[in-house]
Amino acid sequence: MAIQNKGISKDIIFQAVIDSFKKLNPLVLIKNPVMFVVEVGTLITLILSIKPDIFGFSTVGRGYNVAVFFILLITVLFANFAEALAEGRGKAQADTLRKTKSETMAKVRQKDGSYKEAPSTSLRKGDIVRVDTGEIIPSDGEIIEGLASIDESAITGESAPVIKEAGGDFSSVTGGTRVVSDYIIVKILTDPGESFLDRMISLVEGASRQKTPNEIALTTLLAVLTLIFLFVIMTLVPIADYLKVNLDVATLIALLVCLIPTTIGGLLSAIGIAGMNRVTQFNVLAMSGKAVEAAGDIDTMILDKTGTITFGNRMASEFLPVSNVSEQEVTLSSLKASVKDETPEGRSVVELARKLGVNWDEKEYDGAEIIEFTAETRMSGLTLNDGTEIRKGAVDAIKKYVTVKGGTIPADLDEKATVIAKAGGTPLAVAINNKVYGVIYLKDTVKPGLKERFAELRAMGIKTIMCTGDNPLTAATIAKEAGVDEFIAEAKPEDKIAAIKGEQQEGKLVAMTGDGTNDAPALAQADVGLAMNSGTMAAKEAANMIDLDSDPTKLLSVIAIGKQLLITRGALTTFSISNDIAKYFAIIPALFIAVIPQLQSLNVMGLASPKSAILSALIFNAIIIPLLIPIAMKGAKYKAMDANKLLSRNLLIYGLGGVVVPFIGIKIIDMIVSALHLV
Ligand SMILES: Nc1ncnc2c1ncn2[C@@H]1O[C@H](COP(=O)(O)OP(=O)(O)OP(=O)(O)O)[C@@H](O)[C@H]1O
Ligand SMILES: [K+]
Ligand SMILES: [Mg+2]
Repeated sequence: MAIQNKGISKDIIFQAVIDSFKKLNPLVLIKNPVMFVVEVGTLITLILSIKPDIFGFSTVGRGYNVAVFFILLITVLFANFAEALAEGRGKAQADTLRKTKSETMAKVRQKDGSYKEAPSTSLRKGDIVRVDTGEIIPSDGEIIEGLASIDESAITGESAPVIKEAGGDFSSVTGGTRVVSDYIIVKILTDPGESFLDRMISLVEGASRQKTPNEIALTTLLAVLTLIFLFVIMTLVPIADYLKVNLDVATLIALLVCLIPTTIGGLLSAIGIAGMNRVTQFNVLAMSGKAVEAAGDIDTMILDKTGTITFGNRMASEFLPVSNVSEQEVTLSSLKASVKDETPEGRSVVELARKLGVNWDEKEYDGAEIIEFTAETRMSGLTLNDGTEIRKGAVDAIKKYVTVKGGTIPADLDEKATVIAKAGGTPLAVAINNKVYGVIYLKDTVKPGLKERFAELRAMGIKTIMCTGDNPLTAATIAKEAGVDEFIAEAKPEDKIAAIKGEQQEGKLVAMTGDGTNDAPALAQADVGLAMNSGTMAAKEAANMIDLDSDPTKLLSVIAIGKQLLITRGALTTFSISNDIAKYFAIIPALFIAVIPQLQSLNVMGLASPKSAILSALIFNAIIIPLLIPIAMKGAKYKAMDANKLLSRNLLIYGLGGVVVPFIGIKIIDMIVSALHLV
């Protein structure tokens, strides 16, 4: 697939090494307070390496200072490398996308209706272009005329062409994709540099990456911890003086670096970037890390029916007459109600009537007032010059309409509509003036595999609600077939928002998936709004995630990634802090044992010498960062299970591991260091 990548290449690693040095720039590093402190320590030990007695006394000698300096430098470089590596994957993805962004010529409609060639980069919002078979769509827009199959593999990686057409929820086209049959007239909806592809590139590249509120909170906490440890280290100075133990500046710095949370400080941003990358690998574009994190905490998921749970190409499959209306009459009235209806539903009615052999004269309807479909009225049709009103729409909407006009509702209307609705179809009633002629059977299919995935969501404790403009009976049938927990029928756009707000007011985090323009406000209101790439521009702009494969259950994968991101960050923070506490117990006894023999009972590690203890702890502190990069990048193991169980399991693994691992690690390093007579 287009934006997926094959893991980490040699090029990415090489570039990351270079970037690790570039990131030594203090102006860059200051954003990471923990690592910035390590860098300051690195500079001081560099000075000490050159002039060991600059602070008045030195008992340790140049070699020790140089050793501390190098280990500290490597510590910062390791942390920089983790971040650069995570960024490198995104940059590689962005490069792949950039190749798609070729400059093309566009045929732009002029004032006189003719078309003139112009470079795609000169296109502005509102321009009208014509794209023929084999040509690349020059920029993002909406089809205003025509129907074409389009190869979107440049963006989605999916090679099967998709049908896009004017009027419905499948009218948006993306610059960089190719028309493979027919032609379309497109109204351009973006200005240069703001296209979907542009946004996609800057997203995967991380150019617009901002720290999430969670990350900011954790960074602040780590900075506070760093300050506290700085204070702790300073209080050691008078204690050491009193005990007549010499604590060199290099030793104090080494101690400080061992105690401050360098592990999580070094890996924090890599964890966030890698989480975003993982989402992209599922062919989902997340506009912010915040959205990915929110996905990890979702309680309720609201889905639109048509085009999200179902494929959404609702096609007329039958015309059913009511009372004593003939088949011919219902077919003709359905046709009349649809000749000017540009929605896919409307066109499918015309198509079916044509198949049934009805001929009509387009001129008959010239000058008629077109009543366009809206989600509010749930009707469409025509008002002819002689005042004849032809309408089709949701059964209850037509019933109301006819009743107001003094008509009577045929006794068998409900029965006919019920049969369709019970089969999961959408019944559209047809009326001319105050007489109902029959119902149109719109067929739609539920996407396969939904039931299993919704069951998984249920196991995670997430409630699914289907929200549709369709009637309650159709909604109930589809809800049952798809396996959602609840459904809301006859929902207007504002009802979808109300449903989301209702859940949010109960303190729940809500995700919404949708594809239509009428879903846009709800997508914006939701904490996580996932738009189908097949959907309209409005939906895609309002959402904070876009699924390039237009699969609503993709949210499940995003939720898993979000949870995994939160868990990984929590696990490595736990590990980092318990690690530091363990180091404290490794070093302090070693330092003071000569003057306080009682500390012998605490000196469980029996390290060779104070110097070797310090250096070993410092080396361990550095190499634990690259050792944990794989977990930071891939994410901690995650299984769908109860949140509390997961938490206690992780605390056990990473908390206990964080205490035990440094004892073993430092002891081994100490044995090597002293065996080699390095100090
Ligand atoms: N072209 C049309 N002409 C007349 N009525 C229509 C037309 N298209 C849909 N309807 C009726 O209006 C109702 C609401 O349509 P709307 O598009 O708002 O919701 P939906 O697509 O059915 O549901 P969802 O919100 O799940 O996508 C439909 O259920 C149908 O009864
Ligand atoms: K540390
Ligand atoms: Mg819809």
